[in-house]
Amino acid sequence: MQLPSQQVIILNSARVVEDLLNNRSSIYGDKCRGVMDEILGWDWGISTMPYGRRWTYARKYIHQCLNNNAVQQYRDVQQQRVRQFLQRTLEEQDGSASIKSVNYLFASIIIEVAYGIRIQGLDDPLVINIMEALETFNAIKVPGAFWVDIFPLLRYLPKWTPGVTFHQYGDLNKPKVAAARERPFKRTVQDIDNGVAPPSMVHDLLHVIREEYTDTHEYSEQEGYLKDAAGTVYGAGVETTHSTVCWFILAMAMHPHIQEKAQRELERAVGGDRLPTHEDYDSLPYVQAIIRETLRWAPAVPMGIPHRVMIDDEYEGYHIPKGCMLVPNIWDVAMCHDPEDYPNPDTFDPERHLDEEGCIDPEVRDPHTIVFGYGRRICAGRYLAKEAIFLTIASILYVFNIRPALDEDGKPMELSISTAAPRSGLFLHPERLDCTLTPRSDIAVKLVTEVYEHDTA
Ligand code: HEM
Repeated sequence: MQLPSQQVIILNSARVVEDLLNNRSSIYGDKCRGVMDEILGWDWGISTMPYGRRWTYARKYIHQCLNNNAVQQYRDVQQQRVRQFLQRTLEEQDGSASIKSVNYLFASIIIEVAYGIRIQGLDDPLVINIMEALETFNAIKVPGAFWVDIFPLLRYLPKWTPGVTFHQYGDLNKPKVAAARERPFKRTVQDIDNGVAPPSMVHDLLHVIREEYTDTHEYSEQEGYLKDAAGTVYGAGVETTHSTVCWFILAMAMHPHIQEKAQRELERAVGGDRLPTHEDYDSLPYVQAIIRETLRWAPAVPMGIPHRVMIDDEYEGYHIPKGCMLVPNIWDVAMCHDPEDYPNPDTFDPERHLDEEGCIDPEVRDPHTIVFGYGRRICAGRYLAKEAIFLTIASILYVFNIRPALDEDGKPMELSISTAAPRSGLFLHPERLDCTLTPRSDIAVKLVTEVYEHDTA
């Protein structure tokens, strides 16, 4: 596509995405920043940050805390917050599956991992601020939402020009975007200085930065990179994980036989006297297949986050000019719904990821290699996402039966991705979940209550 400001290439095959964004990552690792990003002050968001020094440090800081091994230090946090979520769900009067409660679960895990802050609900002012800021990020990423991103010269129109709303939108929201980076960081620094901060990304890395850079001209720069890192972890981590678990709940309500099969696997692997833990992962291939299928069926970031090529390139006879934007079409027939890789792609079918012995089939394209992005810009939080999503899904399946809610006539509601009213924007996010979560047994209720009381004692 030739936009006035930009040439755009939509990448419509996993092979091409792999050839360009993975295999030529050194020249395709740049990002595009729109005019609205600048107007709102989103320069600190790593996922759209141009390739360079600021991105390199911020990414390094995330990697130090959330790489495959380091992320395990946050297993206790995940376990406690998942148990709280189970207890909250047991207490729901009508058993309805609440999108807000799933959102609260991932907000509480990720803000604790990033800052060591324990929130008391989604109405915590810090969370409200971050959510409002993120809302602007999602809003400006809806294609065509702001003409100024398509015709950048419009930004020079005076604020009083009739019909020009982007300036007002920027003036209203820019302070929220800045505060989302500053406020939680400031609170953690205060806690560190008062000696009451628990371990977290900011706690651990600020210690390192203070040791290495105090009294040098680089100190405030390095502290800034850490602010970028922690702020982006929250921003990029909550919506994505939360959406994935909501899509999982919907899929289970639509397919009770899949759910029952997973529950039988959990009973065999975990037994009847404890809740699932991270250590059960390897003994639960069917649950793993459900997670792969959820990521594929309803990928949380359906059009990825566009990359930008840093120099002129040639590919299979095509000229790709420097500065061109490349959009990976993750959702479409191109990748997650490609009938060659995934026959009947619209059907939710975990079996497609398994071989005849019921083990994960290495011949089937693993959706993790598609939905978390590519090359140098691959999702920096994927290990935490994988751990937290697994623990949540295994625990929900172990404790609850997931069913469609009943309509006014007492009949189970017809469910599909479209009944969940997905919102457009950067994230594929359900607006409603007409499902119920009811305890599977008295023993399951007792287990949740016991561990919850133990954790809160
Ligand atoms: C189901 C869960 C998730 C999905 C599907 C997902 C997907 C993505 C995608 C598609 C990108 C863009 C990659 C690219 O440009 O090629 C991305 C970037 C990113 N994600 Fe995730 N993500 C998830 C969870 C998380 C979590 C839990 C965190 C933090 C703890 C996180 C942190 C980030 C960061 C920091 C980036 C920017 C990386 C960079 O540009 O260098 N994500 N993610």
